[in-house]
Amino acid sequence: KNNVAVYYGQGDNQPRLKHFCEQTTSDIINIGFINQFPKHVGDFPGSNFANQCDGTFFPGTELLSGCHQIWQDIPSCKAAGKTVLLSIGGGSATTQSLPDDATGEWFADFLWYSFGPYNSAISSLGWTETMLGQLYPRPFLTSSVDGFDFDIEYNGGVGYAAMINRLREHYATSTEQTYYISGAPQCPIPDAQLSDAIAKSYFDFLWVQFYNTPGCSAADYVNGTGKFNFDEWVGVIEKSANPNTKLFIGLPASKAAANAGFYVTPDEVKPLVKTYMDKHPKHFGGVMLWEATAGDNNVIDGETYTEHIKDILYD
Ligand SMILES: CNC(=N)NC(=O)NC
Repeated sequence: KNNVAVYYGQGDNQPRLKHFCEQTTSDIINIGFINQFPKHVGDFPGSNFANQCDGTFFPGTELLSGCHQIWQDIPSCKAAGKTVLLSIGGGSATTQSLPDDATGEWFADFLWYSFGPYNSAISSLGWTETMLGQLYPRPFLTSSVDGFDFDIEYNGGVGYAAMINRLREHYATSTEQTYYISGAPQCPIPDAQLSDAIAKSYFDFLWVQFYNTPGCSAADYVNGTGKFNFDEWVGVIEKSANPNTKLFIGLPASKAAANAGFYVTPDEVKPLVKTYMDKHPKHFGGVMLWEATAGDNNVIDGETYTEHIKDILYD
């Protein structure tokens, strides 16, 4: 089954998440971002979901506490059969980095207890600063995500393999459901931020950003320039900790959603997607779009860009 993965959370004047839960076009929704990382064990991360929260933070932190529409809508997305992942990093988090593996493992614990399955013994729905060091907050209250996405775009790869391995330890304790790990490397190989984690920890999905970097992009394939390197990414996966990782073609969902020159139209991208879908049936996972609202607003011949991509995957 080929999937459409979309990022949600950073769209201009974006609608609430439910709008996308009600559409059949996307299968995986990455909610972005946890855009500030812990500086040491015990330090809280920070978040940003653009217009979706009410501007309140957990006291003494940069972690948003009033994302009412997100926690109300996640259950409807999951009920509609979508996989909902929480994305860490993002394009604007230029200061993001982890100092060491211990901080990565702390970050994994924090994400699991705060955004994973709700456990009232270890996290509090009404978290206050007096609970620091005792209980974890619940930014999406009792709603839980299906895993975590690593959109690590800056400052190298320290701590991410340890973080992902720690998340896998938490995932193994669940009898309720499967949890996932995904990543969004840039197209040059090796990816400066994620190559170490891809080699040493188990990813389920990798959506390569075949945009914003000249030489290996989808636009290069369309223009006959550079070297679109999906084949080489299959090679990276076959040598990785999970040779069965599903590989997605990441694309901008509108002209404005990427740096100039990297947007390709549905007609332009159709031959590319068909070629690689057929060439790598074992590894091809589908298409990732940056991002949901841009795709929704990019209507071509009466269909959104996201719908066009879904049609290409299924026709
Ligand atoms: C500028 N950074 C981005 N556009 N980032 C992404 O597209 N991440 C999936």
